[in-house]
Amino acid sequence: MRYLHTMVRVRDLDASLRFYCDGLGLREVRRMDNAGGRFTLVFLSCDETPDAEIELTYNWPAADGTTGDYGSARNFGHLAFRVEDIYATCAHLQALGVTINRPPRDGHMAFVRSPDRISIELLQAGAPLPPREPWASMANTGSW
Ligand SMILES: C[C@@H](O)C(=O)SC[C@H](NC(=O)CC[C@H](N)C(=O)O)C(=O)NCC(=O)O
Ligand code: NI
Repeated sequence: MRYLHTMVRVRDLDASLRFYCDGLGLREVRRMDNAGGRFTLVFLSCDETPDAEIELTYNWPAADGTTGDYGSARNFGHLAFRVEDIYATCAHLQALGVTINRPPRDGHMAFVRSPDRISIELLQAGAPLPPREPWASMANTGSW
């Protein structure tokens, strides 16, 4: 099986492209307008992981100008990116007007939000990541 993409619905495509592309450095690799369905899909990817894309779905306003309400979707956690310099990345995002919700005090992890309030985790390259096998550090209690 192959991981392809994560789709997020966005309310403002231009603001989202400024955030994900100008801010985080992702590149638009293709887009599709669907006039019948009244939506646009824009696929973004990163240099180091070009196959793991983010699919932005922009539903056009209805003929009467109304737009859908996507609620808060608190079940969705975050999108995580490894960055080469977490301080420089946060300074760049802040210069673009992005709030650094959790500043990188420890030089390891920071959180910001997209224009649609999707939580974005930034992790410093080379910083310790959670163990891939969390059970590796657990005492084997023998009870599974
Ligand atoms: C191209 C492929 O990666 C897709 O995800 S297309 C899936 C399709 N998307 C839409 O119809 C977009 C507009 C729709 N109004 C929406 O907001 O999703 C689709 O089946 N979407 C339904 C879904 O739950 O993703
Ligand atoms: Ni999709």
